[in-house]
Amino acid sequence: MADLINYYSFTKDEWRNFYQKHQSVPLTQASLKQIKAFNDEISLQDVRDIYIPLVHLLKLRLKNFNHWQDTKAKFLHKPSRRIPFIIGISGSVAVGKSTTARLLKVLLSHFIKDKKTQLITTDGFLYPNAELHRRGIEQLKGFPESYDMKSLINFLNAVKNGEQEVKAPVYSHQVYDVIPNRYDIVKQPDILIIEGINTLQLPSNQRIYISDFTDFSIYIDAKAPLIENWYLDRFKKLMQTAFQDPSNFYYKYAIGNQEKAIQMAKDVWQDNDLPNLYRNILPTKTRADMIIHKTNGHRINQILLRKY
Ligand SMILES: Nc1ncnc2c1ncn2[C@@H]1O[C@H](COP(=O)(O)OP(=O)(O)OP(=O)(O)O)[C@@H](O)[C@H]1O
Ligand SMILES: CC(C)(CO)[C@@H](O)C(=O)NCCC(=O)O
Repeated sequence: MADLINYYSFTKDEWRNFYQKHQSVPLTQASLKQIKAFNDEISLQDVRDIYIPLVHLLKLRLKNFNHWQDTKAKFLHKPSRRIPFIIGISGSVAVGKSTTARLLKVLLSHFIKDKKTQLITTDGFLYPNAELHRRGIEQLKGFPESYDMKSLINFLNAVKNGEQEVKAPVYSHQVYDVIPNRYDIVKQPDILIIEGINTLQLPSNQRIYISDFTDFSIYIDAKAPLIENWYLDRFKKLMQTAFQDPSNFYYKYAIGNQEKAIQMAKDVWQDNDLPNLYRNILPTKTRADMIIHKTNGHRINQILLRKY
């Protein structure tokens, strides 16, 4: 594809051979357990073939990054300081960004033991539902205008500046809103993973981009009909877990007519998340350092890595 001319493309077999198994410390039972705890459907074959080589590539990139920060500090006669390395993960709603981000966090902690990794999602920087309503854009949740980009940029700037504690607001899928007065606290990590549909987007009203703060970016890609299936599967799972909790956003669907509920989810996908993918997310794919392409069952079948 012409728009991918600046990428190397690898099949899974090619990619896994870049980092031979015998070079790698095997995953411990504890790490495997951690992975299975948040998603027992993750393919461990993909973990071995794709993610472990990726983590080793990231380790090299991190070493290089830290070396360059030291060199720059010396040149500028400034004291050297630890600057967090930020990994951005982007892609459609329900493509698996948060699952990949959590997996990477476990693997980075396993393979780079002396470095602290934290993870946050840009969902927390959505305007609360009441504010979306006030702006008349509640139907556009997830679109660029639904995020408080200024706060997100300030957050990233504070993290990069090495502030001791930086607060990130928290969004809950179960409540379907930002939770007032709840924060994730980012405390001077060596590595911060930030996942969200907008990590590669150009904000319309800001001159600084999120990507100005990320040191490695990953776009997770798949064909839209597959992502729709994953979206609907997740909707069904969210309904199942909502059954006994009237405060859960999905409770009303869980206790009501199931076919109607699923039709409603299909409509949200068609009217909101799919147009958002085509209009605002997919066009950012070719800004990523790496594109991970998934097929049936979330299995990875292609890796693209930026050449220059
Ligand atoms: N590697 C994987 N193997 C198996 N299932 C997966 C994998 N990645 C994601 N899933 C499933 O796909 C669905 C969507 O994944 P996830 O919630 O991580 O997506 P997301 O991109 O973070 O979505 P959103 O943007 O809405 O937060 C979930 O049901 C998740 O369990
Ligand atoms: C929170 C976002 C925007 C992104 O993760 C998404 O999961 C979402 O809720 N989209 C709004 C439409 C929907 O309910 O799918």
